[in-house]
Amino acid sequence: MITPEALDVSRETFARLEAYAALLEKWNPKINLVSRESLGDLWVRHIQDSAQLYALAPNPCKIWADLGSGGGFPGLVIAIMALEHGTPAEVILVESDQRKATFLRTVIRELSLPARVICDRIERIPPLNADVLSARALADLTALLGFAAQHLAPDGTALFPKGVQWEKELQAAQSQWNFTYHVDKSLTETGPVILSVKGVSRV
Ligand SMILES: C[S@@+](CC[C@H](N)C(=O)[O-])C[C@H]1O[C@@H](n2cnc3c(N)ncnc32)[C@H](O)[C@@H]1O
Repeated sequence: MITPEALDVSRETFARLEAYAALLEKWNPKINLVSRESLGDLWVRHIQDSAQLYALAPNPCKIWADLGSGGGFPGLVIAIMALEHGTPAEVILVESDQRKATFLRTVIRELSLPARVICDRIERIPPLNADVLSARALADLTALLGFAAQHLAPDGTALFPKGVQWEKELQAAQSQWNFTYHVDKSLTETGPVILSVKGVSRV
């Protein structure tokens, strides 16, 4: 079992993460928020994997938008950490699936999190002008940069966890988008990385 120290969070934040995990385990059989096989490793595969993004974001920041939040990774984990630190001021979770959006709203309400849900498609909503944009397991980098061009503030940072094929995705994306990037190795797995991206514009 993972500890508050391993996640670098207080006992209060850890207790909120436990409450979130309990809700997720309760809802998962009905709406498949995470795969059944990864549920056994929820704390490392999903919670710690999401929590590591927090330290890579500019601090303080106002709006953090998480696209395709699903069961709340990383958006709800970030909102739980924001409750303790006061930053980001607001997390916006964009999720087009009604049942998942209902789950996200339930966790937000039960834990009084500084977050809200937009239940719609990313492509259809007005620009979010986010200081930080995250998207985990949503699309390839070329598509994600299109979302960043739409929803990131001019000086904002996008954080994209990527698997072992990240260099190939980067090469493909560079033929369509201009951007600067920084690579951090994932703390939870060997091979995957987190790309921090800024200054996205069309080639
Ligand atoms: C593979 S899941 C990943 C969920 C979560 N980010 C995670 O890492 O566990 C992708 C989620 O994005 C949502 N999604 C996919 N395309 C979307 C779009 N265009 N607009 C809004 N949500 C979308 C899906 O409904 C799904 O819940």
